Amino acid sequence: MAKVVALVVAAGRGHRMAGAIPKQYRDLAGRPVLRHTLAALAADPVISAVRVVIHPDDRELYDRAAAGLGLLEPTHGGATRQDSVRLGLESLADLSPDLVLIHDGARPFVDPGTVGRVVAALATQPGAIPALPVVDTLKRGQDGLIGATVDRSGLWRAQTPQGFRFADILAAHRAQAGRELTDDAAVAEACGLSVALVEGSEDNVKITTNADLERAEARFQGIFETRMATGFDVHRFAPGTGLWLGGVLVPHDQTLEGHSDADVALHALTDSLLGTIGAGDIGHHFPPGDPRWKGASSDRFLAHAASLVEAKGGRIVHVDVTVICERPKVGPHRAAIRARIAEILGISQSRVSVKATTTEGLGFTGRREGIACQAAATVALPVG
Ligand SMILES: Nc1ccn([C@@H]2O[C@H](COP(=O)(O)OP(=O)(O)OP(=O)(O)O)[C@@H](O)[C@H]2O)c(=O)n1
Ligand SMILES: C[C@](O)(CO)[C@H](O)COP(=O)(O)O
Repeated sequence: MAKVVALVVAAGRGHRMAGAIPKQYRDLAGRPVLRHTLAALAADPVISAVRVVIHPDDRELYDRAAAGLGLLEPTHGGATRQDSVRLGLESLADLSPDLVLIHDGARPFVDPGTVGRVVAALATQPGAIPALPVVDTLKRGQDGLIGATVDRSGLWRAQTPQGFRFADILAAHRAQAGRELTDDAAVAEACGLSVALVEGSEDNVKITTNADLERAEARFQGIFETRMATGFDVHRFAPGTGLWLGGVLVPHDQTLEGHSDADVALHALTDSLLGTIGAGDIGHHFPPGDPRWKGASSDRFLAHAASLVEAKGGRIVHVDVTVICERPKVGPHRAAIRARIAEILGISQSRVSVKATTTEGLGFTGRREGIACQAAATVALPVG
């Protein structure tokens, strides 16, 4: 399968939308615009890695927007979009992707269908872009009057992600450096590469003005529904000197054995989040037989489930974890576990609850054979 990397340009200053911070970091439904973009791409199964091109002044804003998504280290952009793309492509040369999808950080509604159509077209063409046909009648203005009516037949509105065979577009950007071309298809065209037009999406708008941001915000208003789901997991004790619980290494005279690092709390929580979007369970996404997950930190499973919720435009409202065991005592670690879960999910600690109970000596937890955990997650998801 082709190795597909997404390159997201987010180094612009957003001059057409004056504000205290650049538009890609402005708030959209409780999160930075860029967070929506990155969460959608990071969750897309076709894409193996995401690199973002940022302005050197924006590092802190970026770190907050990208937290927990497992992206490549960002790189610095240049004075124009074209410069930023070229610098981003240069930074990917060591990774040698087969295909690169170049996307505007300011297009937060990118969807898997559009990504899939672009990638599919690259099987037969060196370049492909999503676009929509122009439907309005076009006028050329002259001194406030109509100078001419422009024939709209064959005219398209270009969107991103724009996909290319990596070596071709890197060479094209090097050759066209210093010109002022507004998209990567124009860079490719200037080098004689053919670029396919595939169907874009009316929702895949670029946030350019304050009005665009208001319209984007309106899409989120009043169209949410609340979903709640539970998760449950058990792991047995084995000889050892400590165990992972809620992303925290807890000293104990035994360990837990099982899938990955056997973090029973993060596994139950991951399943509860997956349940809110009907996305199966942890074993479906990370099969226990796959050697990649042997001993793996469960942080990544939880982060993945959260990114799937985000990719659907969802927000985690609250999570609640109940650890069931006689020992170890959870109380001394409760604050650290709560903080770690909040960090992995990118939500405030006030939205995370961690509780513990014994079973009064009854059953397998009472006999100290293992730990059970149940979790509940509540998310707000766009309707439809
Ligand atoms: N020097 C630049 C200019 C633009 N971009 C990125 O390219 C995308 C599309 O550009 P545009 O919408 O024009 O963004 P800005 O340049 O920030 O906006 P403006 O033209 O209003 O200043 C944005 O995600 C933007 O951050 C970039 O990475 N580097
Ligand atoms: C790449 C782009 O999003 C395609 O529509 C566009 O060209 C970005 O630049 P603009 O200056 O905001 O038009």
